[in-house]
Amino acid sequence: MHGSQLRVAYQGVPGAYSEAAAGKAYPNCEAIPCDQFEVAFQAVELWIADRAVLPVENSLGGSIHRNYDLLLRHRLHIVGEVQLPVHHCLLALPGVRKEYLARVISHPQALSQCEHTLTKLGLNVTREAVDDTAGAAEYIAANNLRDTAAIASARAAELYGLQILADGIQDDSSNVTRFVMLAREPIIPRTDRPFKTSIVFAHDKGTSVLFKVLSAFAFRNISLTKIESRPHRNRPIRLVDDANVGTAKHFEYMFYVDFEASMAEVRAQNALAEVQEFTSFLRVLGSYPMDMTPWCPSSGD
Ligand SMILES: O=C(O)C(=O)C[C@]1(C(=O)O)C=C[C@@H](O)C=C1
Repeated sequence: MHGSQLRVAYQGVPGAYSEAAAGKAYPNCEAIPCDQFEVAFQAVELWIADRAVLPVENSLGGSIHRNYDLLLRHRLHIVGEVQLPVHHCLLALPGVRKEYLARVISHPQALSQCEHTLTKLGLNVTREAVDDTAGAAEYIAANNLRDTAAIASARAAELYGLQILADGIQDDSSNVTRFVMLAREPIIPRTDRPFKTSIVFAHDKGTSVLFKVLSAFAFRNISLTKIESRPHRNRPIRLVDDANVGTAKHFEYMFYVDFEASMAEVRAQNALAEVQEFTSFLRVLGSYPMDMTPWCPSSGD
């Protein structure tokens, strides 16, 4: 997993949690900041970067839906995952006090992860979403905004010359964001360490066969760690006509499932062969080593 000389694209500016995740995934890599998630995907596709490291879910805020949609629209492969403890601080220009604040800005995920704590701190001020946490800190410093605070990391405070007004303001002290590492080529799955596999599928009969699909894993004792549904962009609605009661409009979904097995295992291969029978579309997004690093909440600062 050593990253020296690897160019790793992430969304945000220096001091963003995604930059820290890139460093955790590939120590000593060259981290390449990108404006948007899609730009990070393109950076790898165009060989400007060798890997992208992107957040997919947070223990408090939930899924980062945009990245689920982009995984499907692009052809990159998931080659690993890292879980980063996320420790948020409230940052403002030196000398600014909490009482002066009229607004708090940050990434929408960070705002949702600190929602209750902000209220408890008496900060019932406007909350505004921006592209990334460190970008919020940079914006305050660049525009000398004395009525605005950012939610970002302690490293962002250091980089952009802000003071920490409150430390550890996430609503749960064990706040963790899970990132995936993406590459142009898949890795060869192994069985000598714990692996996870991520798939996405759709089926013609709406949600009615979902139970059958999931039982392909249950019968083989394969644990699912995550299931997510997203709108089926090519066919979002299915009309079901019933002469007696009228026309129902069912929403169609893409289902994303993560399961704890390697594609090198026969039980995983058999499960997917069975899933294929029930699905109209199936893609393996990647089979990759699970992040098994011991729990260490403060290292995300
Ligand atoms: O804005 C940042 O610093 C990011 O790296 C993005 C992001 C996210 O998209 O979830 C990453 C980790 C935290 O959960 C908050 C924000």
